[in-house]
Amino acid sequence: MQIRTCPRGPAFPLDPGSYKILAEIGIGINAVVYKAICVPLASATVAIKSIDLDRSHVDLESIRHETKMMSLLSHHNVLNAYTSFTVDKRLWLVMPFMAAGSLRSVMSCSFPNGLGESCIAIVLKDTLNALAYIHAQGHVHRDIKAGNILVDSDGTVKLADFGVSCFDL
Ligand SMILES: Nc1ncnc2c1ncn2[C@@H]1O[C@H](COP(=O)(O)OP(=O)(O)OP(=O)(O)O)[C@@H](O)[C@H]1O
Repeated sequence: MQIRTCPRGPAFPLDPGSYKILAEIGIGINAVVYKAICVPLASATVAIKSIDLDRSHVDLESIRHETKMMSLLSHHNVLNAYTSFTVDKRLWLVMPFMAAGSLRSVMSCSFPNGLGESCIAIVLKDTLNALAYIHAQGHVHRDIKAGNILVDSDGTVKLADFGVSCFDL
């Protein structure tokens, strides 16, 4: 499965040798997420979600769906994919690196007593902007949670993880 996704930006290479893994930054149910650099693109920092295609409970259709969704949606508050390709029995999804990680980890590390009202207002506004956009495209996310809201170093908020989203019929 090879999908070149970011038609407006630079062409991200489709071979694993072009990427240098720097650190593991997250583990999901069926994937490991790495911080990496893309060497041919001036060592641009990226996140690579490496999905195990062999794990019995991984539904190939939902992986295809997540990849397609991430390639078709284009909004400041929606995490898109630069590109994706298979590496042995894993699918690598190359995407923007969100330096502060998920809202869940931001809250547990830095705000154990909860976010302040102004922070909540900003995160909610950006998340609702993302939702309004994907609803206008005819999709429903169906898994809104702090772990799927990613934050960049400048405070940019992006909604991620379209594995269980669906079309609004
Ligand atoms: N683009 C990214 N930039 C920075 N960190 C990321 C990025 N994508 C994911 N992460 C980190 O990796 C973790 C795991 O992400 P992943 O999407 O695999 O699983 P999850 O959404 O946490 O869990 P689940 O498997 O239930 O969907 C996230 O919680 C987040 O901390």
